Amino acid sequence: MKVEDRIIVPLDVPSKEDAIALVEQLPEVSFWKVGLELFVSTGSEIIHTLKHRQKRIFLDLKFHDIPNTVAGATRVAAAYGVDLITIHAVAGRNALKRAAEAAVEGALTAGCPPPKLIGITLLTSLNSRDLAFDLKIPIELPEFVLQMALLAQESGLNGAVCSPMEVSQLRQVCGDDFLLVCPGVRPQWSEKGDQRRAMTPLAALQAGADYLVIGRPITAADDPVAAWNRICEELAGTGV
Ligand SMILES: O=C(O)c1cc(=O)[nH]c(=O)n1[C@@H]1O[C@H](COP(=O)(O)O)[C@@H](O)[C@H]1O
Repeated sequence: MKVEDRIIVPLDVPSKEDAIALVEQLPEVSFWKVGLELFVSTGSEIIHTLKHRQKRIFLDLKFHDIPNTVAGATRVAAAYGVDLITIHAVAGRNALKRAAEAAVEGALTAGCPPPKLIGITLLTSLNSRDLAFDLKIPIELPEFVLQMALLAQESGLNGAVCSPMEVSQLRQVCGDDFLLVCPGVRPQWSEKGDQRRAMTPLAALQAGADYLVIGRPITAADDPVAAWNRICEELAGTGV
């Protein structure tokens, strides 16, 4: 796969019109993420629009609820024929298992390939201080992320979302077939914003990420096309 096809750009915009404008501005982006803001605004309409344009879709609704509710939502989401769906690993083993089964059922009923279900380990906007002092979780951050990834893997999920800082450890422990998706990716020339565990695109891919999620460095740039090209050029010829 070309390195550009491993970059997922989030459509973190409030309307379908804004989303389509971005998709048309960046025709070389093949993989788009639909998250909470856009989905709350447009519902499934945006999914159909992106599919019609032959784009791959990461439906990032970060399910976190009791097993029955999570399974129901995952079944419906899988029937859209999207490529990736997120669920919080802290929803627990039963919720993850039920979601994994529901993803297959939903896709089967709709006659589309099942999505890859990936578990959120620890949001990349949190750091070890947040984990210890606010969430009161008494283990080291890399260990917590690893445990959440293992819980996702044991429960039948296809992969995990982690920051680039944990990706090499997860790759080593979870193996090559476990999909690792990294947000919290920042080129050296961009603002970190609310991301707390960020690394550059090249460092994240070298550490073993399958996919990178890169939003504001591209979408909030004065010239999004130039920012996208700059990221691709920085990766070209590096062997990742
Ligand atoms: O699931 C995600 O995609 C996600 C998980 C996470 O831990 N951190 C995180 O930033 N994200 C998403 O990745 C995107 C990052 O966007 P930027 O910070 O603008 O690059 C946003 O759409 C977030 O919702």
